[in-house]
Amino acid sequence: MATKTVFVLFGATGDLAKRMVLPAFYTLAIEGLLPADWVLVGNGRGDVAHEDFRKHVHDVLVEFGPHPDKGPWREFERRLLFAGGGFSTDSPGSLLDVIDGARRKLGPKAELVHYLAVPPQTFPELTRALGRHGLAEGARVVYEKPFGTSPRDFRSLNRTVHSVLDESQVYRIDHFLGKEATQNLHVLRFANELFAAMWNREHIESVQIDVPEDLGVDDRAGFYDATGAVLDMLVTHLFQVAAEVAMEPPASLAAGDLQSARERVIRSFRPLDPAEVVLGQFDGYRDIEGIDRRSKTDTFVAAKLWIDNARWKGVPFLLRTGKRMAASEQRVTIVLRTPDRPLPGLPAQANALTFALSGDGQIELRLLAKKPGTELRVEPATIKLPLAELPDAEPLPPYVRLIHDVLLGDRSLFTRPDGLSAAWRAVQPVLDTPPRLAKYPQGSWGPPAAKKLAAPYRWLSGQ
Ligand SMILES: NC(=O)C1=CN([C@@H]2O[C@H](COP(=O)(O)OP(=O)(O)OC[C@H]3O[C@@H](n4cnc5c(N)ncnc54)[C@H](OP(=O)(O)O)[C@@H]3O)[C@@H](O)[C@H]2O)C=CC1
Ligand SMILES: O=C1O[C@H](COP(=O)(O)O)[C@@H](O)[C@H](O)[C@H]1O
Repeated sequence: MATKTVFVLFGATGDLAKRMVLPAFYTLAIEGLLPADWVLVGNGRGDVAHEDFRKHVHDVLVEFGPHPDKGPWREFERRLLFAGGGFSTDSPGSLLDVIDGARRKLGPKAELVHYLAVPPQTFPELTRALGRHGLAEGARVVYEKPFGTSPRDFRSLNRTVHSVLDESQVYRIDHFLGKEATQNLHVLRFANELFAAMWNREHIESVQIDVPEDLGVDDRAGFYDATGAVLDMLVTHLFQVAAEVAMEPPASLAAGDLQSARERVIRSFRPLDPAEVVLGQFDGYRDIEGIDRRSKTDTFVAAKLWIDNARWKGVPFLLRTGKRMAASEQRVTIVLRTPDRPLPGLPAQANALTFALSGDGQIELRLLAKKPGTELRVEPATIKLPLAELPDAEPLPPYVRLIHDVLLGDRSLFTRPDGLSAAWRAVQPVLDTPPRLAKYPQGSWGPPAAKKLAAPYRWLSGQ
């Protein structure tokens, strides 16, 4: 890790910055995981005084934690600056001046890390502006997801990025890859022969990646209405998690090997059939302030994904996510086949390995076993392994882990253009010919068609 770093946070007063990035930065400070000397420069189109930005960060930490009093707030706040007036090829606003000031303090060799916590439509212009104003050389640049807003836009953005930056400078973040339980998809599997040996179509009947959310979109209506569930969650988080499940064994778990294995399997994702996709919009969505009254944006998507390779032939990957649903969960379930002999009549979908991704993460193994007693009765029972309870566990929230990886220069949990290109190819049919948008009541499990989509299986959460 460089000892001196100027961290530039574009979109510093936005939703992601307040919920995730600024709290992650403060957690890194508390844990002693930041470079020895650093400055964080917030950027935005408005003019915000340094003092007001510090107050904003303080308020954010009070609301989202860690509370300022839990760490070195006084020392932390004096390293926070704000550069207003936006940043574009035509005008750098006050960013160059503020960075010059930071470099005078830290020394000219301080490393630059840019974090683009802004809507994806703004990535190309900000990238060109980094090049134009001399802020790209030697810098690391973190792009939020989605990287692009359509397959064509992805290709264009990728060209722009590579005209300014070398691929080794680029960190495309997908925070689901930074979750502790997601990392166990490759670690548990490859560390235990029990799972390594059964990780194929012979033993696995189906896979579910289910991320219902009870929250809505009120705080980020503009962003969400221009994005929708397919781009916000499906082609991004759910596909990356599917790739984590489906990857072939990497040569090692070193950064390049792991990244390659995950990205490579996405090429085997069969383009989605719109007849196997359900799109929904919750009742009342169009009444939200900032949402188009005639919006056709999807707030729910369920899809059946097929992976065309020898390991997964015929195994459906059922993916589902939506806003304002009945519950908030993030569950990846590997459903095992039910032996057809010698015990007849066993319940379906009863043997399953689940990775619960939210919070610190949990692994669950649901097994059929003999119920103690005189009769031969088989019952499902669940063994739960909360990851935080492993000896000496120090679970890191995903943004903390991933920002730390950026500072270290470790790209293993970041996405690559070859994988993203394949992901966009797989989702293209749905963007070209979207299925009819079905309404669903708030607090439900989405449109009824999603239930039919799962048949002959059933969604393991909710219904
Ligand atoms: N919010 C979340 O929970 C998550 C968000 N993300 C990703 O993070 C990124 C940002 O999302 P989020 O923070 O929610 O979005 P916001 O709508 O809050 O936008 C963030 C900031 O971007 C700036 N901005 C907005 N529109 C423009 C524009 N047209 N030109 C230049 N700047 C603009 C604004 O700053 P200013 O007005 O100061 O210029 C705004 O505060 C997205 O790519 C999203 O996918 C990823 C994971 C979770
Ligand atoms: O990227 C996003 O992720 C969140 C869910 O993330 P988590 O922190 O709860 O794991 C989702 O709500 C949001 O719409 C999306 O942009």
